[in-house]
Amino acid sequence: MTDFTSLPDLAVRTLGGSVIAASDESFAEKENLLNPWKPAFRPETFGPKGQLYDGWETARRRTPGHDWALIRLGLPGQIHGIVIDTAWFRGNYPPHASVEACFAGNHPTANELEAAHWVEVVPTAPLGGDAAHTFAATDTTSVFTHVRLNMFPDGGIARLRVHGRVVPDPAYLTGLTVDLAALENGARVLDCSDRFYSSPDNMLFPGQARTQAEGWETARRRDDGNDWAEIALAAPGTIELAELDTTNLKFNAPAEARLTATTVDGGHAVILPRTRLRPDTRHRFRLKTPEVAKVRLDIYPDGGLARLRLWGPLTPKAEKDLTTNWNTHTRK
Ligand SMILES: NC(=O)NC(NC(N)=O)C(=O)[O-]
Repeated sequence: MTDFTSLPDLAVRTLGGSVIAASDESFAEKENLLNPWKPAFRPETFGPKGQLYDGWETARRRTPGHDWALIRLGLPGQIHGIVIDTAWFRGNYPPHASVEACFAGNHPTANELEAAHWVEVVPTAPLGGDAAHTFAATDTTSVFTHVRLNMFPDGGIARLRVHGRVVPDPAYLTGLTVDLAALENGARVLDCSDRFYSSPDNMLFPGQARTQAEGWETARRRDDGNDWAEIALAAPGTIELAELDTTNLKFNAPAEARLTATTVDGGHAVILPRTRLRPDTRHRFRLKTPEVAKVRLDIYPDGGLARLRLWGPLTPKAEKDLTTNWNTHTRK
């Protein structure tokens, strides 16, 4: 089984995920489920409602039934696996949980989602306390927009991670100039030299990096090599503007960077020659490229980047392929 946890978390708050409803959140807020950071805990920190938890925690049920939370994914996509993390919930974790998923367009309300076609992607499974449980999804081809986390009967879950591949809605890409390297458009990191401090996926996140941790940062190199990352574009396109952003990298920005493209016919072309970079700076370069499918970013010698943006239109064939893929895998 491939390690699905290296795929982006489609539900994380920083990609736009939202917990839109829950049966109960008496002890701790449902929104905590999607926090991007590792669950934190301070023992003996009691508020007016009990011990404070960095997770979702319901009351002890005194009636039949079970608790649930409804989550809108930040990005539509194919779910490869799910992590249900009961970190710090030791005497109050739910003994069982399951996850369902559905596809729904037009920004539905929680009530409207009841009528959607729900598919069980993680059948009911036992949970332990204070542990991250990983489950391969039972449907990895359908595109989903929402998930429902069920816990039986009640208790606390710190995090829900929904790892998968982004499948973009072509309506927001075709005929437009788009960021071909944006995760939200379906771009992804294929490989990299180093992810010591943070993942290169971070370079492809929306918006600006608020801190160094929200970008890609590598360890200090002690050899003659250089760090690199290889990115599959959202779909093949021609790149007209590249943005290499070193914001927040003040004493660890790379000295130089280069971009090499893999073209749609498998050739290679340097599209940005080795170019000087400055710390804490958004650099922009106008480019003229052939039809590109993948890009390799080399940074010299190490450091990282806050963001990488590659703006341009899709090729006519990519527009058609994206539309076919979307229509094949979405259930209207
Ligand atoms: N000490 C606890 O954690 N108790 C409980 N939960 C909170 N948040 O206080 C409980 O009853 O499940």
